[in-house]
Amino acid sequence: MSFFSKLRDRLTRSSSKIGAGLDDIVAEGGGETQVEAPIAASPAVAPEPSKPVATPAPGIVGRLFGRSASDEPRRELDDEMLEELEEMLIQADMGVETALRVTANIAEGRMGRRVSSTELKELLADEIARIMAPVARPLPIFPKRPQVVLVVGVNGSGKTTTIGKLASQFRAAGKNVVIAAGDTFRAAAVEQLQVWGQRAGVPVMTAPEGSDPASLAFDAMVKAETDGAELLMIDTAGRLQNRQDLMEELAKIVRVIRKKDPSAPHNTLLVLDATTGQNALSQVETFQKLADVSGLVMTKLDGTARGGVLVALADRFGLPIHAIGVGEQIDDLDAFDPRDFAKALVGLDA
Ligand SMILES: Nc1nc2c(ncn2[C@@H]2O[C@H](COP(=O)(O)OP(=O)(O)OP(=O)(O)O)[C@@H](O)[C@H]2O)c(=O)[nH]1
Repeated sequence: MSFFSKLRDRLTRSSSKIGAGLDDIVAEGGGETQVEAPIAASPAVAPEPSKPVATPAPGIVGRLFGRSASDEPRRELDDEMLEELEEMLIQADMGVETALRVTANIAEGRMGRRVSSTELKELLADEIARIMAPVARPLPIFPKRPQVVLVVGVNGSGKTTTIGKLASQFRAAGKNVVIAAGDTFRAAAVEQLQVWGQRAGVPVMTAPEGSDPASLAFDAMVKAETDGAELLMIDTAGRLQNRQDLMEELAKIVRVIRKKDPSAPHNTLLVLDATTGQNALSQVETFQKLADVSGLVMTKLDGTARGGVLVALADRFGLPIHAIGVGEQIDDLDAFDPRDFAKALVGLDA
């Protein structure tokens, strides 16, 4: 199955919220069917070029009943409709600022036009893809050996799983990868990482239970260097933003890593759980202060109606989004593709 199909199938809770929300908005306005040329509406003076809306392909219902997209119910784009659109986007965790801007861009040059739900989905997908395009960047690979990737996040956000999945992909790409089990306080966490190491075919370095995670990180760097590893991925214990002691511990790990290599960690990945919705924004703020976050991975986009938060994150922080997770299996993580994500999020087919 292609990753887009997987994304499309598993993002359904978010996409049905947004997709069905758009259908409802159009239907609520009376939504009478009326044949009208679809809006090829580029605003007279567009701030940035946005893709003109081409005649959308008929949906499955349209194909079955021979109804073309231009026969779809339409609603006049007015202030009331825009308010409903804003409200729906906020409900979908896109955040107030982002929702307002997206809505304003959709409205630009199109007020008074009659739009169908499919057209609205296309317009929204275009806006989302435009916001997301600059942040869609795979994990950068540096010539430095070992490249140190520190993985941080709150409890249960999916750090260990993400490390396992990434390690497997880098291994498959021929990289010499080592994992360090930095959650030295939880034996179960170390065991879980070892299972992922086995699946990925990557060695996992551990330290005695209860030992200082910063010294494990240092030792792991020495060993990775001696062994000629190209990539060292360091797992860390999950920590809530309000636990000052644990946040200090993280800052110490970073300081000790820098003693060994001032240019390290070369990447600090913050793993975020999509189901936490708007809380992800405050997690980014806190971790950024302590650990100089260089990129994000968003997990658990399957099974949540809060996938819109990724748009808010991209819009607010502009941090690279390296990958997204849509399941618990080793191949349920892939590079972030803004166009695919935008289409899946609003419920459009490829
Ligand atoms: N559905 C789904 N579950 C996921 C995904 N990523 C991780 N999980 C699950 O989330 C749970 C927590 O994942 P972990 O990788 O253990 O999270 P962690 O951040 O290492 O946890 P701590 O070490 O306790 O902080 C596990 O049950 C994973 O299988 C995902 O993309 N989708």
